Amino acid sequence: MELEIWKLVMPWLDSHELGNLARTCRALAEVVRLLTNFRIGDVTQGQETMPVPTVNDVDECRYPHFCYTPFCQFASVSSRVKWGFTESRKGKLVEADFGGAVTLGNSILPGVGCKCPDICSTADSVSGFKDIGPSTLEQPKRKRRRRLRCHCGRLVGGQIAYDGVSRLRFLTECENALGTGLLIHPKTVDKGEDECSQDVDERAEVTGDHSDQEQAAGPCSLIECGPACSCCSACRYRVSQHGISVRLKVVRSTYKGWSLCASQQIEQGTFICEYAGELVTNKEAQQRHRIYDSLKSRNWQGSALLVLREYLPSGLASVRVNIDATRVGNVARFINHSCDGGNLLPCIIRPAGCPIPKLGLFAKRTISDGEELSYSYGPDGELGDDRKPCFCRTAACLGTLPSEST
Ligand SMILES: C[S@@+](CC[C@H](N)C(=O)[O-])C[C@H]1O[C@@H](n2cnc3c(N)ncnc32)[C@H](O)[C@@H]1O
Repeated sequence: MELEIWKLVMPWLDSHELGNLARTCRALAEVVRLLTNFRIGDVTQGQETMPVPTVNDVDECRYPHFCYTPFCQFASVSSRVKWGFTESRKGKLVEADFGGAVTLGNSILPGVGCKCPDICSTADSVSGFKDIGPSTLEQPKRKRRRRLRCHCGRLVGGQIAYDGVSRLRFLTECENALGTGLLIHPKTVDKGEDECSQDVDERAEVTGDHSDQEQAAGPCSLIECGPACSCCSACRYRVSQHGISVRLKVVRSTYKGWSLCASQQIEQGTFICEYAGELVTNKEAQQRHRIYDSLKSRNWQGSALLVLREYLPSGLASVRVNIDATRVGNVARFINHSCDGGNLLPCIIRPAGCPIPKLGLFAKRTISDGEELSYSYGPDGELGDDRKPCFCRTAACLGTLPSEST
């Protein structure tokens, strides 16, 4: 029996109390209206330098419900997360403060950062590396060969991230690795693996899994200055640590749910965003994947669980990171799959001293205002009955989304 509380309570209220109730309801309706407009106006809740509005001309869903985080964070235990807030390690809700790169607890890998004062210099060059930065362009005839002061720069033979043309060269290398399916495999969670809680996944070695060994051929990591460096946070080698620097919007589409689109022209090689979300153990990732799988039949679009594998130089083991942006994530959770590889390039980023690799997304080519951003979720796995239809509408479309269980 449905209990209609108002019939029980309201007849007992006098006119003064009824008036108060009406005023309270009107005030609450106004708060709800303001909060809704705030959420529609900026899905980042003010946590990025630029607002990312939602646009929906398709259905009644006004905004996506999730908790925004600009950087990866450890998984929250609570199933309910307040908007713009995160959970402290003691279980209290605290205002989100994601001022820097991810560190594993308080631990930073020691001795790997640079000791540059304030901002690392690109003016120097090392033997064997052509400095193509602005200072060399000004003096094209004289090739300068001085020892690079920045330790992070020396580690990678001068090819530190975002150094003029070397950035595009690096992105091309990443693209070649991706073209052979070697770099990352987003959304590939091993559902039934028992021994799954190791961060370093030695499956390839243990089981002789050849597909994993093949992937070891092409890991590309972008080195940045990080928490172990003494340079300041404004250092130009920390591009992925400053959040979003281009105008974006979240647009509702008829068949794919929400999608992330450019709100301005974006130049080739521009850093768009990192893939931020909750860092979860392999076991937790498998459990969540099963839950998301069961919701699939109800036409639910929201699963954004990604598995990143960075292969160690031996090629026999990899560092596996599970990033779940479903409940807690950033704008990357809205990027849809495209069978032709899309217009974004995913690259592994390793800030110096940070034990956990990150996934950064860069513009593969010039992207025009209004264009949807997309990348490939991974190589096509085995065919299965439960595969979701793909609506990327490209000539290369395979008809279904890549398998999520390979
Ligand atoms: C990471 S989310 C992307 C954002 C999602 N569209 C949303 O509304 O939250 C991945 C999910 O988006 C949907 N999706 C992504 N790319 C798609 C495509 N090319 N065709 C159809 N659905 C797609 C699928 O439901 C997939 O599980």
